[in-house]
Amino acid sequence: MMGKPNLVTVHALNPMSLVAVRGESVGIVGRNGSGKSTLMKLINGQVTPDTGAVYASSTPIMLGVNAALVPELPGDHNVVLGCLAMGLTYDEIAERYESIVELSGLEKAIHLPMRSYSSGMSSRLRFAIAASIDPEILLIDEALNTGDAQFADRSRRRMDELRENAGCVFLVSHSLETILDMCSRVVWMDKGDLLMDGDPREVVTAYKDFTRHLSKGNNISAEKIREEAMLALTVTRIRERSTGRRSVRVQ
Ligand SMILES: Nc1ncnc2c1ncn2[C@@H]1O[C@H](COP(=O)(O)OP(=O)(O)OP(=O)(O)O)[C@@H](O)[C@H]1O
Repeated sequence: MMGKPNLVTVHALNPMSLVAVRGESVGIVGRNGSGKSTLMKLINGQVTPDTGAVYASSTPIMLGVNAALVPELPGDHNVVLGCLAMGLTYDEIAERYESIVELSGLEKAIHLPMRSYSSGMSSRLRFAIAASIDPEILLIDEALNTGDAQFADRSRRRMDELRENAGCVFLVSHSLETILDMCSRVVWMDKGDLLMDGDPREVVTAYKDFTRHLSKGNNISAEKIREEAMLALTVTRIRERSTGRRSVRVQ
């Protein structure tokens, strides 16, 4: 039978307001499908919101996923392509080429076509390319979990440098240890709602409590934690920098 395809509208994010200021490192936690990646894509302009807007003092750069690379070309050609796509000049690429290849850890494989790489190898190359610029607003979506232990160590060092140089960092990770280690503020999302926004330990503890109850099947207790978190949200006052950190779900 012919007919219209079944289209389903998914509201990945409910209305919310979030203000981050220079010097903050904002961690984003939440269950699978809670809207973390969608929020990051909104911030860097990969998707546009149905309503509302995103304001930024400079273009936010998503680390590791946005380089448009060509599988048929060797890694070294893709380094040039990826860097050009990020707006670097040929001189700047030449300056950074060696350190990109070193960070990727691909050694001689850098001359092989990317289609011959394992998924870990191509993620490493994407990360190394993306990490070669120092953005003012940096978005990291699980990029830390890329590659093997040796690469994780190298990428962590580069990430530390990037965080030091960036004005503001957003980090999505399921590793709560990483979040606590790196973030000065944590946002907890669930089913498209922003539930909590504040001190990393406080937010991570509430989130852990919530998931513990859920994994034990205590759905009512988990729901109570969720409701309490939402009720505790306070209104954003964007003009006052000191209170601009608080976020609120728009009614
Ligand atoms: N391209 C898409 N088409 C349809 N639904 C989508 C699409 N991208 C995301 N969604 C839906 O939007 C919701 C939020 O997804 P999102 O990827 O932002 O979650 P997440 O918190 O990053 O999840 P995870 O922790 O699993 O990465 C989910 O219900 C998901 O199914």
